Amino acid sequence: MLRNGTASVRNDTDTVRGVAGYKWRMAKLFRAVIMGPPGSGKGTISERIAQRFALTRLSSGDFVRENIAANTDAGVLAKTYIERGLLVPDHVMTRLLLPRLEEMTRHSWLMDGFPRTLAQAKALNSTCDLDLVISLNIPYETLKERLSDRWIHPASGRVYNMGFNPPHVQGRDDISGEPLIQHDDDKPEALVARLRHYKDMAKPIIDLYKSKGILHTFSGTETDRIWPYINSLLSTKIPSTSQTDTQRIPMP
Ligand SMILES: Nc1ccn([C@@H]2O[C@H](COP(=O)(O)OP(=O)(O)OP(=O)(O)O)[C@@H](O)[C@H]2O)c(=O)n1
Ligand SMILES: Nc1nc2c(ncn2[C@@H]2O[C@H](COP(=O)(O)OP(=O)(O)O)[C@@H](O)[C@H]2O)c(=O)[nH]1
Repeated sequence: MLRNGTASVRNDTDTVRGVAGYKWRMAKLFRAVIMGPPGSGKGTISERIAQRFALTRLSSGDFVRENIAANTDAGVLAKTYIERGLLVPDHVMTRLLLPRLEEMTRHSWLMDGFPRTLAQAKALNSTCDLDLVISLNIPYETLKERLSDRWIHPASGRVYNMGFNPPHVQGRDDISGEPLIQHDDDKPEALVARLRHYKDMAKPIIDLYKSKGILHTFSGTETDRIWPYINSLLSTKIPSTSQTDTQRIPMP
């Protein structure tokens, strides 16, 4: 159930009465989170899930970048942390993200990059009931190789890998043609600290979702080998009617 004070859409099949006295049946909505260390394939897999199951993909990183670009109060504040290579504090992240989720009462979604701390997980929990959490468990050597080859189009967040999914033109974004960049913190020397930090922060979140019975962990070195398992799990969890967000079915 997404609770936003004024509207409350249950997280299962629900009925509401329209102006003409018709009832509309709201198809079951689906809300999921994908977690994993940097380079584990969260972005790549969420993109596939979003396309295959017609879910809205929400990326907290993209959302932070949009707010920075639009100069919103929270964006300006977030920028001061990101520029120093720090995580944005919980109260700023929740101020950015939760109102966005509250706009999504009628959509099925998959969130990438949030929650990153237990406090964020608790804030999310008080806003909506998640159906499923995907946790990616990828060996360190694999992460190191992938990140040293990761190139990003900063304006859109589109991600490339020179071996796995190279751009059509080397060094250029496929859509805009603009130059691609590499993040300093994708370099191997920054990775060890980032991974340690991820493990420390993720453990209590993973324990929380495990205790709720919604955690599904996938291990491996190749996205293409993990993907069929995720695909078949989601096919059993997402009813076909919710694959296109809320359905409105007139019921006399
Ligand atoms: N819950 C979140 C999500 C994002 N950020 C901030 O926004 C930045 C961009 O987020 P993201 O696009 O998720 O990038 P990465 O940190 O590079 O994540 P990953 O390598 O796992 O894709 C992060 O570095 C961090 O400073 C944050 O503080 N808290
Ligand atoms: N070689 C290889 N690269 C991959 C694979 N899966 C994803 N990548 C690349 O690895 C990098 C990290 O993936 P990304 O989806 O950005 O991970 P995230 O940091 O968890 O969001 C990107 O450059 C991807 O293109 C894979 O199976 N093999």
